[in-house]
Amino acid sequence: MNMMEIYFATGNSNKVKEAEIILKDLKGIKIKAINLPYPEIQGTLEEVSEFGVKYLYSKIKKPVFVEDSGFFIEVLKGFPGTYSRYVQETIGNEGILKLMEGFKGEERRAYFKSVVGYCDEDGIKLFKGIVRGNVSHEIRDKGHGFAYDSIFIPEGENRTFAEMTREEKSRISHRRKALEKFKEYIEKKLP
Ligand SMILES: O=c1nc[nH]c2c1ncn2[C@H]1C[C@H](O)[C@@H](COP(=O)(O)OP(=O)(O)OP(=O)(O)O)O1
Ligand SMILES: [Mg+2]
Repeated sequence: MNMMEIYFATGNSNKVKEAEIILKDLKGIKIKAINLPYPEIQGTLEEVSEFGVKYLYSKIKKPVFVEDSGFFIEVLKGFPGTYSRYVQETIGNEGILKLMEGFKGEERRAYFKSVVGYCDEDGIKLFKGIVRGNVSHEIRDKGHGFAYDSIFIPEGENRTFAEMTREEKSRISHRRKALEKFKEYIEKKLP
């Protein structure tokens, strides 16, 4: 059977590794990661994904998806949210923990959100995933994960995402939930 090729446009190799784990048993489809840049407008994750994938499809005219994601802390009114990448590169996890000093228990609730934007000749589709949890009191890392993983403890767990293996994280992550919906949609489209 000839494989349908779908591009995953991202500059983040950690997202690629996790998408490969999550989509490994996708039948009849080959996912090809490409680092094709696209303008990341200021807006919600949905708006960034929709604008980005529309832009890329207009350039390459081939089935393609992007994923915009972020880390949202409730007591900080959703900060860093859509600024997650910039905040990670500036104040980082130490800076976030400083902002969280004095908050305890439920006040440390946070979530990751992922919005996958897919486009082909039939138009654009968005697939979303959220994983809820808490901001840890300290940075806890076992060398796995990336960015905010070392300060996020998912609900029902006592380890941070960065203390889990990539496989364990990818069983419950926001990326898993969004890409599972994408997988279900795309498998239905196959001839
Ligand atoms: O699973 C995750 N574990 C930890 N941190 C995460 C995760 N998922 C997103 N994040 C944070 C870090 C990243 O810097 C930002 C996403 O920003 P975002 O624009 O979607 O990613 P990016 O610029 O690194 O790659 P891309 O080329 O796909 O836009 O949110
Ligand atoms: Mg980005």
